[in-house]
Amino acid sequence: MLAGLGSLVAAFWATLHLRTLLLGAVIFLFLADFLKSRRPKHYPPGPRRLPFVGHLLHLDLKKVELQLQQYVKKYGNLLSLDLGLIPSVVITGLPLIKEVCGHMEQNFVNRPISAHRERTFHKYGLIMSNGQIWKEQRRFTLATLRNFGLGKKSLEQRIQEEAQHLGEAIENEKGQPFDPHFMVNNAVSNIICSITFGERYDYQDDQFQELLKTLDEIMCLEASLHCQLYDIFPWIMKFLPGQHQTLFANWEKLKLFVSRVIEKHKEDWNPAEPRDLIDAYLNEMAKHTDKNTSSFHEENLICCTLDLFTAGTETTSMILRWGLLFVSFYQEAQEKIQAEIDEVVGPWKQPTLKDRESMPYTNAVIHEVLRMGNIFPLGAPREVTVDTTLTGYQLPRGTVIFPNMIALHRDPKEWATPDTFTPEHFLENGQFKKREAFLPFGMGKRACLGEQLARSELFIFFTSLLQKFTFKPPQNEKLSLKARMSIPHSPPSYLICAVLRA
Ligand code: HEM
Repeated sequence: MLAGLGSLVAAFWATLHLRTLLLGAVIFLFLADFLKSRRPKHYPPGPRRLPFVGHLLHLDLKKVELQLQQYVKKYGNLLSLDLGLIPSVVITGLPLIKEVCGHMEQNFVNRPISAHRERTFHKYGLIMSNGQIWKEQRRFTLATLRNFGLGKKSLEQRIQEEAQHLGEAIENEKGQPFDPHFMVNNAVSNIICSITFGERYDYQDDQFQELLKTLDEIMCLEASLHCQLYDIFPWIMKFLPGQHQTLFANWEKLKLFVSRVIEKHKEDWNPAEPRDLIDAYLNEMAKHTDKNTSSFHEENLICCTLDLFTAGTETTSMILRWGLLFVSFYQEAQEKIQAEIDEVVGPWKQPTLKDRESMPYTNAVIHEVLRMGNIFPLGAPREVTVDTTLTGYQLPRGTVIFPNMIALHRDPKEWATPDTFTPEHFLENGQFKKREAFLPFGMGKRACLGEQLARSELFIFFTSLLQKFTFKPPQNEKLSLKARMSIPHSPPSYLICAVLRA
C-alpha cells in the first residue's frame, strides 16, 4: 500500500515537473520573442505582429500587391512588416528608393542571408554574398562577362543563333496550340550556359529539360510557407517533412550538375586559352591557392555558377513569356511591332542590337513588358549595415529592407494608365523615352549584374520571333493575364498558336 502511494506521488511529481518544464520553455520562448521583437522608439509603424511568425501570416501570396497598397495607405512609405523574427521594412516611392540604393547605399549594401539560402550556399555566390567575397566575385564576373562578350563569337551572334533554334522549334508546332514555357527557358538558359559552361543544350535533351523543371520548381518552393517556416525555425523544420525538403533536394540536384561540369572542365583545362567563365575561374583559383585568404575556391565556383545559371535563366525567360502573352492578348501592339520590323529589319535579315535604335515602338513594348511583368515586386532585399536614420525613422543594424517596386511601377502619379499594358508610357513624339520611375533591374552597387545581357537577349529573341510568327490565342479561347504567383511575379501557364508570317 505504502509502495503504491510512493509511486503515485512520484508520478505526480514527474507530471508536475514535466508541466513546469513545458511552462518554463513556453515562457522562455515568448520572452525571447518579446526581447527580439523590441524596436527603437522611432521605428517605422506597421500592423500588429504575431509572436514568432511576425507578419508572415498577414500576407496572402496570391494578393500581396493589394495588401501592400492598403498597408502603405494606412502606415506610410516606411512600413514595418516582419517576415518571421527578422525585422523588415518595406520602402515605397522613388525618393526613398533612390536614398537607399543611391545616396546612402553604403548603409544598405548588404544582403540578408536566410536560413534556407545559407544551408545550400553558405555565405558564397554572387546574389546573397557580402563584403570582400561579394566584391571580388562581382568584379571578376563582370570583367569575364565583358571578355566573353567580346570573344571570338560575340554574345550578339550567340543570341542570334539561339533565336534561330528557338524559331525552328516553334515552327515544328505547325501553328497548333503549344505551351512555350520550357522551350523559351531552354533558349534563354543556353545563352548563360554557353558563357559559363561553354555549351548549349538541345531542346530535346531530356536531362537538361529535367534540370530546367527542377529550377522552375525551386522558384515556386522558395515562396512556400514551409520554406518561410524553415527560415524562422530551422532547428525544428530540418527534422520535419515538407516542401522545404524538396527544395533542398532540388538544389542538391543542380549543385551536382554544376560540379560535374566543373570536373569535366578540369580534365582538358588549358590556362593559356580559357574557353568560358569556368576556365577563367580555374585560372583565378590557380593564382590564389590559399582558401583562407582568397574567395576563389571550388565551393565558391559552384555557388557563383549556380547563381548565374539560375539568375540568367528564370528572369529573362519569365519576361519573354510575359511578352509573348501580352502580344498575343494585344494584337494591335503586335501588328505595330511587326510593321516596325518589316520597315527596319525586313523579312530575311537577322535583327541586330543596332536595329534597336531605329525601333522605338518595339523597344517601348519590351520596357512595358518589364514594367507590367514586374517579376520582382519587392526587388531584392538589402540589409542595414549600421544603425541608420532614414527620413526621421530609426533602422537598427540588421533590419531587412524591401524596395516596393510593384508600387513604383504601378504608381498613378508616374504612369498614365498604371494597370494597363500601354507601350506609349515609353514614347514621346514617336521617340523612345526613358523613365526615371522604371527600375526593373534595381539600382546602385548591387543592381543586376546581367542587365546588359538580359536587354540584348530580350530584344533579339523578341524581334526574331515576331519577324517570323504571329502569336495568337487558340481559337475561341481567351488568354488570362493573371500571374501564376505573386513573388516572383511569374506568368501563368498558357497555350498559344504561332502562325508563320507570309
Ligand atoms: C529580365 C531579366 C532580369 C531582371 C528583371 C533582373 C533583375 C534583377 C534585380 C531586380 C536584381 C537586384 C538588384 C538590386 O538589389 O538592386 C538583380 C540582381 C542580380 N542579377 Fe538580375 N535580372 C535579370 C537578368 C539577369 C541575368 C541574365 C543575369 C545573369 C548574368 C542576372 C544576374 C544577376 C545577379 C548575379 C544579381 C546579383 C547582383 C549583386 O547582388 O551584386 N540577372 N537582378
